[in-house]
Amino acid sequence: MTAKLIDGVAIGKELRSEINDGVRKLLEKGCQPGLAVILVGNNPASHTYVRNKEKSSIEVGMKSEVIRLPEEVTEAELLKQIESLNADDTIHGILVQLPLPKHIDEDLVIQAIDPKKDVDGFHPVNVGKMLIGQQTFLPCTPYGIMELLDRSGVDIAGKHAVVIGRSNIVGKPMGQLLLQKDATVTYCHSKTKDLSSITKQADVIVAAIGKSKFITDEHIKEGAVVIDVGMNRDENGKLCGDVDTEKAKAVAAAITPVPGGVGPMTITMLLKNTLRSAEMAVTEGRCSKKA
Ligand SMILES: Nc1nc2c(c(=O)[nH]1)N[C@@H](CN(C=O)c1ccc(C(=O)N[C@@H](CCC(=O)O)C(=O)O)cc1)CN2
Ligand SMILES: [Mg+2]
Repeated sequence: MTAKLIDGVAIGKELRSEINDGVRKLLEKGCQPGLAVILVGNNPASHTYVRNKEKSSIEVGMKSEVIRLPEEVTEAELLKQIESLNADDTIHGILVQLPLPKHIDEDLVIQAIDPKKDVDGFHPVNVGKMLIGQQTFLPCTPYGIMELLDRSGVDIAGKHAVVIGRSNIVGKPMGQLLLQKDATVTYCHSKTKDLSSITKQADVIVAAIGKSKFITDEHIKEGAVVIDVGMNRDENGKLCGDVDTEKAKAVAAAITPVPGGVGPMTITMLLKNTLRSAEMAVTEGRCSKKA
């Protein structure tokens, strides 16, 4: 078997065109969706992601505001920035790029964002709503994976999905979203014993481990769908995932590549959440005239 590649760039493009349609409808009503991104410090990867978020939001017609703060910024100054964005009616989505420097309490910062503008879906109020199946902002990476599966015709109901990884932003919400689509979900993590005996039972594997090419054909059942969330550098400094794609392709039915799979969907879903936030603001009369 040679696995079909699930193309996150193409699916993302299709979705961004739909988002652009939604933005145009809001512009006709006098509201331009606005996304504010706060970036603290000098992490080069974070700078790249934030530039991409800025560029992508402008491309779909949104207002983009990027606030770059120095590494030494105090927690109090950062919280003040968030407060001001919470009160700004031209901003519908607020995102603080992670990771933050060690002296800043990430949880405190996330909790300072108005849940109605938390387009990352990280605020405990939104995490709680997601858990009980209420409409809310879903965290962008797992939300993007659900879209990839849906738009690739992968039916989840009744399937055994194995999620490897238990981070708050990927692994944990991923399992919950799969459960809501009636999958039977197993979580695996760094303390799991005999990992391959569990992953070999999976119809769908989501690998979010953070170890280069860790998942091979030895872990995969013939015909499984493999979603690779990893973003690592291999021995030659080349970007690679948590899955050894070449080996996995021989047994999997479908697989996401790295790059070009899950990654591009993360920013796409951020735009979708921001659009939704602006739509709600219009309904509730909270959107200022076009910025
Ligand atoms: N506040 C947040 N911080 C972080 C998040 C997040 O969702 N919200 N996620 C990651 C980083 N991230 C977005 O912020 C992100 C990572 C990767 C990609 C992506 O498109 N990757 C490409 C490859 C890019 C490359 O060549 O380096 C791909 O996989 O094709 C987008 C967004 C941590 N922080
Ligand atoms: Mg910290």
